[in-house]
Amino acid sequence: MDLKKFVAIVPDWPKEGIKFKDITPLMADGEAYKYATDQIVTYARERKVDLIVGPEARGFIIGCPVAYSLGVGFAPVRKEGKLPRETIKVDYGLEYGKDVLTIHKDAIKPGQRVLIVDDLLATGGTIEATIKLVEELGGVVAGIAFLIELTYLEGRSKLENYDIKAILNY
Ligand SMILES: O=P(O)(O)OC[C@H]1O[C@H](OP(=O)(O)OP(=O)(O)O)[C@H](O)[C@@H]1O
Ligand SMILES: Nc1ncnc2[nH]cnc12
Repeated sequence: MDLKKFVAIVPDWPKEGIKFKDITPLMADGEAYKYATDQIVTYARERKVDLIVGPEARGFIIGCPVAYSLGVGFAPVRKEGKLPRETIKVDYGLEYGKDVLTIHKDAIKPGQRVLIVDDLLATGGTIEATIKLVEELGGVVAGIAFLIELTYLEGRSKLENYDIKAILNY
């Protein structure tokens, strides 16, 4: 299936110069959404993962159906002030801004094999921050999966020591 048909490219959003990849048409098509999810599920099985971790908000959209399909848990990484119990946090920058990401302190058991899932790899700032949170809690990053990789931003160069799967390249 040609999944690129279901990704809308929006110029100059949210800032001038950004070519925003909008995945909502893909989410709206049941067959395309399932096809994309199933490819990440296959990768997750190969990597023998115990837990899915995904950053807010689009990491939930891609990661939660993967967790459901595998029958493993999902731990949310959220922007500061959203998680109600004790958290650890990290500052980070992304293609069009900067922010703080947090995770509950008890979200990961030491030694758990974690698959980090997000919709898109751009500069890699979000995923680098997510890796820091997972590893600080003693999780083992068994793999990282994206629906989309923007290869022209070279985010992958920040992730040299990790196993990466991307379904679509731009
Ligand atoms: O590789 P990077 O340069 O870090 O950019 C990628 C991140 O940017 C987007 O999230 P955003 O923070 O816009 O949040 P959202 O999912 O809530 O829209 C996207 O969903 C990735 O998480
Ligand atoms: N170009 C882009 N399109 C969609 N989401 C993004 N997150 C960071 N850069 C992005």
